[in-house]
Amino acid sequence: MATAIVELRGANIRQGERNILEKVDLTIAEGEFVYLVGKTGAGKSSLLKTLYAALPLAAGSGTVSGFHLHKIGRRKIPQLRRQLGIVFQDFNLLMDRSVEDNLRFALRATGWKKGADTEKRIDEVLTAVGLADRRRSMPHTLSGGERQRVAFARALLNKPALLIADEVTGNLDPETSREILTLMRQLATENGSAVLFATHDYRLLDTFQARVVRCEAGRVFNAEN
Ligand SMILES: Nc1ncnc2c1ncn2[C@@H]1O[C@H](COP(=O)(O)OP(=O)(O)OP(=O)(O)O)[C@@H](O)[C@H]1O
Repeated sequence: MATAIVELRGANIRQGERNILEKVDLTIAEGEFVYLVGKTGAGKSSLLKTLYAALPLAAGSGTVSGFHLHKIGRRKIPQLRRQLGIVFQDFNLLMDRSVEDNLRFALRATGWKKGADTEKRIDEVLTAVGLADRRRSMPHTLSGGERQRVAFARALLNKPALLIADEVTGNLDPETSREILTLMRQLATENGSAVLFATHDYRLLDTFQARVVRCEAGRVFNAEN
């Protein structure tokens, strides 16, 4: 059996005083692609936040990329996040900076120094997402799908062990959504990254076969596609 990149056991997840998910057991193997589905408000984002240590575990235990979530200290959280690529619905690009400056900013924030390595890595990720020719463009001149590709390129910069995609196709049309999903799986496979792809759009699940995990009524279920 492959090594697990994510392992939650009996995890309880709370937002303020509210229990959002209880007794969550979830295992994701290295390099595995998993769909996380559930209606709006079912707790998908809360589960993802727990994995990148933005929400504490209320009970149970969990590890992500070897970090123990139940006892992770503040100083360790940036180290955990360097192992992850996180992409959101609203792209979170710096709108007053060009595509390459958005990527440089992310590299600096994760410890890369100025230099040829930085520029080479920017070229590599932009080529991978098909946007090498938009390197100097400003985000507002890009379509929604292109912005999401830039956000995805940024998530790939540090060759993450796990990509966390939170409703990344929520602002995109169906065709572009499938393109982004397919690209995400292709590049994750090449990179050896696992992916947890959260969506409320069940229609996306027939894009390709992968394990489906469902959030419903405060619980997490493994389901067949
Ligand atoms: N900061 C917060 N404080 C209190 N409750 C919250 C907070 N954030 C989310 N919630 C509640 O937690 C529940 C789960 O929300 P969550 O965002 O995890 O669901 P979701 O499945 O990701 O939905 P969506 O697809 O709309 O993002 C919701 O009832 C929401 O109102």
